[in-house]
Amino acid sequence: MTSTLRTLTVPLDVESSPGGLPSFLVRDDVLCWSRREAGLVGYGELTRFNATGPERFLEADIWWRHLILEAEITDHVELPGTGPVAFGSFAFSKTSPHVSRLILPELVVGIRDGRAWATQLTFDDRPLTEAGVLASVERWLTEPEPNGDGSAAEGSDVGLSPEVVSQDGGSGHLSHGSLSEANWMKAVADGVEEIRAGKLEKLVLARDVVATLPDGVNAAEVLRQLAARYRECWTYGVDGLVGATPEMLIQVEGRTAQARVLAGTLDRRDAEGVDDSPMAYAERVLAGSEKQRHEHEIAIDSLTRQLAPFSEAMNSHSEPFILELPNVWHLASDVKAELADIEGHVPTCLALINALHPTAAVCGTPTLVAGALIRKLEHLDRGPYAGPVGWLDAAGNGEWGIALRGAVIEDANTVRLYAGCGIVEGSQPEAELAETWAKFRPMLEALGIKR
Ligand SMILES: C=C(O[C@H]1C=CC=C(C(=O)O)[C@@H]1O)C(=O)O
Repeated sequence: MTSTLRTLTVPLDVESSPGGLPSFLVRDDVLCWSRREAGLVGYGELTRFNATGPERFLEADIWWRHLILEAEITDHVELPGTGPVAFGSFAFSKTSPHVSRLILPELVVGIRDGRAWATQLTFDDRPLTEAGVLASVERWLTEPEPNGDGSAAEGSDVGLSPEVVSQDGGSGHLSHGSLSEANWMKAVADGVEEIRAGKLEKLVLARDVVATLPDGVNAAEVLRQLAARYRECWTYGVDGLVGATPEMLIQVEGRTAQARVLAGTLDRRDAEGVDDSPMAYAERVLAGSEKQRHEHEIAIDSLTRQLAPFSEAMNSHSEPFILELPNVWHLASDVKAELADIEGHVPTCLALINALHPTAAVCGTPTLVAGALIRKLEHLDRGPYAGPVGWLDAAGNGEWGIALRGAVIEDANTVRLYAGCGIVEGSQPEAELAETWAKFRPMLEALGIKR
């Protein structure tokens, strides 16, 4: 055993996995980052880094850079996500006791642009061979989990239809989390008062609900369902945190950084029974709403302002577009930046996250005032909800979403779901409460809970 990380990346036959990446989501303990048929799945845990507090991103950055500095990397594929990869999830709040983490798996399987690969990672001295990597893939896909029956792969259908999802309901039930619905609406009303008093422009208030599943939680199935239904989103799974986020905090590939900023939401169920076509309804009610556009402008301004010092050039849509998801429509803007050299280096993903988090889409504006008010009004430790979740590699590439539309699996039968809403001067507490239910829907459906 040495302390030097050694990795070997070899190509995999894509033809042998026609279901794309979701067909590798066969264990409840997988690490996952997936969109459409592409992404990364991690198996096992070689080591991890834990941190809390305001320096959690920069401490993780130092740990990762130190780990890969001496690493012996053999990479026969050379794409973003090949070589050593760590998956991570960070607490939303710098004051949260929730532990932020980077996890280095023992094996990573990746698919991108029609190419597939596997990377084996080790600290021991035994030679890494292509045959060994392929045998390791086989082992992780077929060996039962310590506490599971390992049967998830068998008969799994990553293309599950929505009907199958909802038919599964019945045994689970929901209870409120830190605040009752009435108390949460009171918190929203108090937030609106503070905005009207001129103390801040925008505030994002979240709440939690607790799902109890007597038959147990099947995390791999939840990930497969989310990946199959929320194809525009990034499905994530890191150490019990699962979800499918539509919001990209920062994606780095070489010198190019991209973000997808969302703010402004419309429940697609609201369009049922109206005369307009659904998209015409979304254009009129969402894109045509001054309140929603204002909320969106605040979010895009805060992101571009924070990213500017790291960029040589930046562009974003002049007008937001409507992002259509199975549950809601959002006002969305994509931002692209060419990263500048800072002290001779392209900034790392974690350095960018340190500057960007928390954005106005999950905290508010001004950030410090909104953060203090969130602590006062929510009565909730957000834990990893609304914090960065994603992966990074040794070359500086990475994808970090904002952990929205997700949940924390607290034990075999208990899952805590989180959802929040941007509050501005014109916000109505009842409408915001309804919006949280629309945002809980992806997870409720994936868990088979009807409401
Ligand atoms: C805070 C959440 O959503 C954010 C992202 C998109 C739209 C939002 C909104 O319209 O309020 C929120 O800012 C959440 O899903 O929990």
